[in-house]
Amino acid sequence: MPPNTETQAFTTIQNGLTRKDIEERIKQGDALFIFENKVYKVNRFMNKHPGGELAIRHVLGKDVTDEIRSMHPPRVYEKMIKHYCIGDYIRELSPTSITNINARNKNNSNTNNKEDDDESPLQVDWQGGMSLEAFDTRIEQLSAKHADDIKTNTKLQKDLTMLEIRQEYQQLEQELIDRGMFECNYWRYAKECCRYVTFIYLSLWLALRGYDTWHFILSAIFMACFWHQLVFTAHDAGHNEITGRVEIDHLIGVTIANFIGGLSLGWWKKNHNVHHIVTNHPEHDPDIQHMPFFAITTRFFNNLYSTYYNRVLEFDAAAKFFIKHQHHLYYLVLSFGRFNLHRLSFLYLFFDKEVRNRKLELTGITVFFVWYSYLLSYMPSWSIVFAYVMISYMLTFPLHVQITLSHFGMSTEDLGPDESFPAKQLRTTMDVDCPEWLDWFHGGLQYQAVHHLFPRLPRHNLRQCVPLVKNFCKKTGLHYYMYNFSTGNGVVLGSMKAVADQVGLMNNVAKYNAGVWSGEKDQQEEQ
Ligand code: HEM
Repeated sequence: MPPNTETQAFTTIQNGLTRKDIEERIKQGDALFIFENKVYKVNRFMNKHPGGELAIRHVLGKDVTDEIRSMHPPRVYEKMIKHYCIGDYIRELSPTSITNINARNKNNSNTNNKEDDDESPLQVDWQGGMSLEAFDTRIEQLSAKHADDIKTNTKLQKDLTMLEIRQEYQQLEQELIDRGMFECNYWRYAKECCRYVTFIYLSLWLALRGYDTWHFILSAIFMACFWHQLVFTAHDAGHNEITGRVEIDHLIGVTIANFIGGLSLGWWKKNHNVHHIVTNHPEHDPDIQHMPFFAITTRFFNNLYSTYYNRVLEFDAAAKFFIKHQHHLYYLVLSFGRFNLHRLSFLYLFFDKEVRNRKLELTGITVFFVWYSYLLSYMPSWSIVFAYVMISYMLTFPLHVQITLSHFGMSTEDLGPDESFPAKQLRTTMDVDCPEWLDWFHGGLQYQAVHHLFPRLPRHNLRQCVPLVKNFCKKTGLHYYMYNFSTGNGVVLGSMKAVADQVGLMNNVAKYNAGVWSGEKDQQEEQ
């Protein structure tokens, strides 16, 4: 625990700080944020913060009561944080009345949460050869429905203030605690381990004992299944959800991610923690920054500066080409996702200054390449080696689809500091529903909106929390976006197509201005 070195310069504890004071002090270089009506200063702590420096930088000057409560175990916000308090926060405007929420909710509840009723007519038919035009029309229908949902949501959100939503959110958290939802059920991990062992056993057995091509192909498929499933436990470890102790969970995570999967857990944690704080913000959230391949908003056409990568995300010729076709290339590009994760892991481990356990992580990835190469040495020919690598890597793509599905079709606006944390998470994240027997395939993490509301909630309990979150949404008037898998895909492809169409339009305008595009220009001249 770092000693309290942050309070020395503070002189106005008794008077407290207003928003204006806070802004003034931030301009002078103080790193301040507000938590439960107190102001905290973390200049010297920021670069030691277990959740990463950037996670804190993004919230400076803001009231992050909900963010802090949702991201940390109670020991952090009940004990550790006290050392950094420098005074009271003086709210200049009294909040609007918190009474009668229920009366308003009654009105709102009739217009919300219709997701169960009206999906079927819009479902995407993935079977049968669909022409590109029919495919495009279908996804346009889906995104039109989704756009209506967004309009309803924005209208209703204005009804409650941040403080009113916070109150309901804290009640929901208490209800989850009372129902034991934050308790980790280790039996679920025992079951998952059996699945992991089965997959890796079959994969190794077929690779080491196999002699026919199909043995090796099947081995690669089982390897992909193994990696695909393991990621869910690495995710829990990254969130410290398994034992609740950072060091132990970090070790579990490094073993899975680095030693078994060849990817950096540290990279993932840095990336993911920022993602949870600034979800779907085009300039800040690395999870939606995939230039030149994807742009989920036209804001990426402006050569946006990424605060995560510290560079401009150029909208160059390659980006124009890929983005124009992004809704058709979506699955193909995602099937190369695992290769990209190697690239990002190496960039992080070699060039990032903040890396903890750099040697351990590098050792882990080296061990991965040794055992994986050894396995490949059993392949009878180079063409089978190539096929093995491609199949085992590319078949993990459902995971990449699942990850992007939760956010790519959702709002990317920045509604400012007055938007409450739960409102932002529900606006930027969608849940993807599936039958309960399929939970194992999606790891339970298909309920991303619930996960974003409570990142420390064990993923095995997310499904059980859905009704409670729906109830919370009814009370607050917030919209809960939940689609089934095919509709969710349609919504994402529809919004990607909308952005892709804008590239097409831009190209036509450019050609028209340059006089190259003769078709319509000629027609206009004739008229
Ligand atoms: C003095 C203030 C703070 C202290 C002492 C603190 C401390 C910690 C600690 C000990 C952890 C590891 C959590 C664990 O044990 O499970 C953590 C994680 C984290 N912190 Fe903070 N933190 C502070 C402020 C903040 C702020 C202002 C933010 C941004 C809103 C933030 C965002 C995060 C995130 C995103 C994680 C990772 C959570 C996860 O793994 O799910 N922290 N912090």
